[in-house]
Amino acid sequence: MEPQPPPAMPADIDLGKLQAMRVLGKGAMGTVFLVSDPATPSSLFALKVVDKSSYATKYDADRRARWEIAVLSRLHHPFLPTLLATADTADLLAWAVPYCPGGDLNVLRHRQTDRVFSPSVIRFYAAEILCALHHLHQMGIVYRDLKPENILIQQSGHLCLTDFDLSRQLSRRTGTAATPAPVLEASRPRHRRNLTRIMFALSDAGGDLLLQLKKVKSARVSPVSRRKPSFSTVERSNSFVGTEEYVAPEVVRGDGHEFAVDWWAFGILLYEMMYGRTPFRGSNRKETFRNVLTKSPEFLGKRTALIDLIERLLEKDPEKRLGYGFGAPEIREHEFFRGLRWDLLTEVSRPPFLAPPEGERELTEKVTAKGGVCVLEYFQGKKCASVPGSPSRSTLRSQPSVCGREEEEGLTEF
Ligand SMILES: Nc1ncnc2c1ncn2[C@@H]1O[C@H](COP(=O)(O)OP(=O)(O)OP(=O)(O)O)[C@@H](O)[C@H]1O
Repeated sequence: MEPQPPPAMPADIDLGKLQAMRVLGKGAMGTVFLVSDPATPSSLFALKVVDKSSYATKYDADRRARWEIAVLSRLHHPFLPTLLATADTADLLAWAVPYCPGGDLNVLRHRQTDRVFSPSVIRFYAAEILCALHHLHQMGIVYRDLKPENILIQQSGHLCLTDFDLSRQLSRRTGTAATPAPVLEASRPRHRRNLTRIMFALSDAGGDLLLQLKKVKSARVSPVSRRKPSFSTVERSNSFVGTEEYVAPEVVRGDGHEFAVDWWAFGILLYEMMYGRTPFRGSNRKETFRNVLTKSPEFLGKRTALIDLIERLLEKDPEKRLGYGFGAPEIREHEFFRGLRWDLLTEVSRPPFLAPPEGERELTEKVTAKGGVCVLEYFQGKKCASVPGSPSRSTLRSQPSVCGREEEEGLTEF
C-alpha cells in the first residue's frame, strides 16, 4: 500500500490563537492536550507538552522528546501520526499531531463482550498495525513499544500508532541499536509551523495551557495509573525496554533489539486481542520475565490460522520467528490474512468501531477531594466514564455487527 501524503494543517490556522480544550492523556514523559483553533473550530489537534524542568532528571524527557519529534518528522503513512508543529521554549517542548478521537485499543477491547475481539476485527486491526510496522521498519526504525494503549483510533475508525520515544534507529547491516543525535529543526515539511508563539501567547493570555499543565501535574497522575481504565484492574509496568508483558525474550536476556522484537510484541498483541489477557504475565516483573523466557503460550479452543500465526510470532528464538527473515511481507503471506486486499485497506469506509462525533460527547473535568483530576464523560446525556486524568478513555460507538456487514459488503476480501 502506498503511504498517503500527510494531512496538511489548514493554511489559515493561527497557531498563536490555539486553545487548550482538555487533557487527552498523561504519560511518563508529557501531557497531551486537545487543542483547537477558534478560527476553524472543527480542526482539533493533539498537543504533547513536555515540561523540561520537572521531568528532565527522572525521565531524561528532553532527550526522549527530541527523539520522538525527530521520528515523527519522518513519518508519512495513514496509520502513523504526522508531525504538524513544534515548539521549544526554555521550559517546555511541545508538538502537535492529528487528534485521534476514538481512544485506544485497550479501552475498546474492555468494552467488548468478554473483553475480546472477534477474529475478523482482529484481522482488520492486525493488518493495519502490520502496515504501520512495515513502514517503520523500512525506515530502519524499530518501534519497541507495541501494546494496545499505544494504538489509537482515528475519527475514520482506522488505527494510528502513537508514542515513539522508545523507538530506535537500527543499522540495517548489523541490526544493532544506535541513537543518532535527533534533529529537531531539519527537514520540516512545508506545513509545519513553530508553536513557540502559542506558549508565549497562552502565558500572556492568562496561561490557559500552562495553567492546565500545572493542574495536571499537581494531580500526580502516574504513568501507570493513566494506563488503567476505570473499569479495569489491569495495570502494566513500563520499563526502559518497554512494557514488561510485551518484552521479547532476547531483550530480557540483553541480547539485542532487532526488528524481531516488534514481531514478538505483535504476537502478544494478537494473543491479548483474542483471549483478553497477555500470555506471560506473572505476579511481578521477575516472574513475567521468567515466563517470557521459559513458558509456552497456552492456546484454548480449536486450532485456527490465528493461533498458528500467534505461535509463530511468539517463537522465543528471534531468528526462527516469523518476520525475522523478510519482515512484514513474510507475515502478510500467512494463512490468517489470506484473501485480504492490502491495497484497499485504507479504503474501508466502515471499520469495526467509530468514535462518536466530537459534538456528541461532553467532558467535564473536576478536581477530586484528594486533589486529583477526574474526567467525567457523557455520551448523549448519559454519564459513561469517570477516568482519573485521562478523558481519552472515551466511549466508542461500537459496531458489533461488523462481521455480518463485512461479509455483506465483501470486505473480508478487502
Ligand atoms: N493524537 C492523539 N489523539 C488522542 N489522544 C492522544 C494522542 N496522542 C496521545 N494521546 C493520549 O495521550 C496519552 C499519552 O500519550 P503518549 O503515550 O504519547 O505519552 P507518553 O508520555 O510518551 O507516554 P509513555 O508513558 O507511554 O511514554 C496516550 O495514551 C493517549 O491516551
